[in-house]
Amino acid sequence: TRSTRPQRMLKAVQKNATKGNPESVISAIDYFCKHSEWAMNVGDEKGSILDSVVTEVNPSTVLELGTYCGYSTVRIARLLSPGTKFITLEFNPANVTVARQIIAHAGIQDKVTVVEGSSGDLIPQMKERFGITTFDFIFLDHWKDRYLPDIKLFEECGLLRKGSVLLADNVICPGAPEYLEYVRNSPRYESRYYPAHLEYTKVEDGLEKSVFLG
Ligand SMILES: O=C(NCCCCc1cc2ccncc2s1)c1cc(-c2ccc(F)cc2)cc(O)c1O
Ligand SMILES: [Mg+2]
Repeated sequence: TRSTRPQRMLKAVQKNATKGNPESVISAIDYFCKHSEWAMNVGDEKGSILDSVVTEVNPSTVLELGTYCGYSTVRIARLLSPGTKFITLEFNPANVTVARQIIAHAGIQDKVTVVEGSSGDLIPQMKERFGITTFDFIFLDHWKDRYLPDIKLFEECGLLRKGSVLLADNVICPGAPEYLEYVRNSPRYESRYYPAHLEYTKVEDGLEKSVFLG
């Protein structure tokens, strides 16, 4: 039967990227998406903004919602200090399988735990299953209508501390209007918008960085 786009992306990584070299995996995926098939990775333009925020925060605990094929997982993991606890959630089991292989090709499999499941179910389990008390950095890149309910879930579960940084992809395209309204109007967050474009296109998009004030 016909392969899937994530499977074709994995093949391109295995063919064109150097094993153990995260930068070459990132470049191989960007090349595939620019020259072969568009895919919903955060991409190189927004990826550079992600890099700068991760570097600035230098987190000890990280959560990514929406692994997809592991592109942003590799971008984040390659910047983390040894001993950082990094968890990424993906609901689609086929994507989990591809992501684990792309992460392994990059050689950063020991830096991250890929967990299959949905955020609504897994966020309340972070403490008991992974021994995490609070997250220093959270990257939201999953269902856009889950951004708002999940940030409220983080608050309810006590998973944010004064200074926790949340970075949300796609706040313009496909868009997360209710989430934007919440973080920009809540006195509990200091929010800033980073304008960019939808990955591999000229369509307007951007990232929203929100710092929890406690
Ligand atoms: O849907 C997007 N991303 C989420 C996929 C949903 C995967 C999930 C992971 C997970 C983990 C835990 N709990 C629940 C979930 S649900 C997405 C879509 C576009 C796009 C933009 C323009 C288009 F024309 C067509 C697509 C661009 C992007 O950068 C995206 O991130
Ligand atoms: Mg995205």
